[in-house]
Amino acid sequence: MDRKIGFIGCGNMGKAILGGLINSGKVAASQIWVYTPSADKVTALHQQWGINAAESAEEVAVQADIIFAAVKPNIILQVLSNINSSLNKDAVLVSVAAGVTLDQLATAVGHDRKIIRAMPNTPSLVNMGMTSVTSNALITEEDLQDVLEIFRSFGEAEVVSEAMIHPVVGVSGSSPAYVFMFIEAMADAAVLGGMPRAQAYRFAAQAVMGSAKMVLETGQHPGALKDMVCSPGGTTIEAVKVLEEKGFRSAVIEAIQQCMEKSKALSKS
Ligand SMILES: NC(=O)C1=CN([C@@H]2O[C@H](COP(=O)(O)OP(=O)(O)OC[C@H]3O[C@@H](n4cnc5c(N)ncnc54)[C@H](OP(=O)(O)O)[C@@H]3O)[C@@H](O)[C@H]2O)C=CC1
Ligand SMILES: O=C(O)[C@@H]1CCC=N1
Repeated sequence: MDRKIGFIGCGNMGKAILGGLINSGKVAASQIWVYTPSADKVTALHQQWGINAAESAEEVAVQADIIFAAVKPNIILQVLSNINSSLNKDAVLVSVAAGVTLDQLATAVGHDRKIIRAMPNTPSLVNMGMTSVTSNALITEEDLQDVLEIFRSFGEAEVVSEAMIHPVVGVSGSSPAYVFMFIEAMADAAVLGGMPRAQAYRFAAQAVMGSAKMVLETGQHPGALKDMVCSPGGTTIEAVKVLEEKGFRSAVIEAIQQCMEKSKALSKS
């Protein structure tokens, strides 16, 4: 891709996208500009990846054709209104901020701007990201394909309507946190059973990854895949019984419902 890429804010999520993008080889580091307020962090990113260290958000706006705004939701509108006058006419602005709507973004940066609202997740860092993409009316097919290509260079990406972003946050943007908790808990149990901790993480994580791959690749219902593991009178069904007794599935559903409510509440504030 020959478009120049910018990052304003490059913390957990920005780094995941930046690392995924550079590792994919789709964009050379010399084509990327990054700004965060801590100069030492930009320098560290420059040393690690060879990207251009920008001295201000305005510099990123001037240089880049596609700009990722990866700052916290509570400051994004201010950050964008500050760079408004520095942006190129055709610049594509990609916000990853949870709960900040296309309309709010346009109010900050101008209703004549090309804007994409995306919801990625941190597994982007290891080329296994899942991202939703929602465009405003000014985004062309070429812009959309370029942004999809960027997100697909380190995982999967799908176009969704803006209303669908709340479930996306619940099931994908935030969900690595719950999956890590699940892996940690499984490993704790293995440690309880006598397994060394590092080995327990390897077994737990590989089991989660393999199970996810089975869902994606076999096309079978997760319940049917679960049934394949449960031998009659065997070990697995004992575990399944306890998980049902403890409300495992309803705990997950309620947690994600709460997450979606927060996403909706953020959009209103
Ligand atoms: N973490 C996740 O899994 C996901 C996060 N998101 C969204 O990504 C966004 C960023 O989250 P996350 O990466 O976790 O947050 P972090 O706190 O890790 O990163 C925030 C970044 O913003 C920078 N920053 C702070 N103030 C400014 C400013 N005034 N101008 C420019 N940059 C600034 C910080 O720089 P410095 O360190 O120098 O202060 C840092 O690089 C949020 O809007 C969140 O909703 C979306 C999907 C998943
Ligand atoms: O917790 C958050 O608000 C962000 C959005 C999705 C993942 N992390």
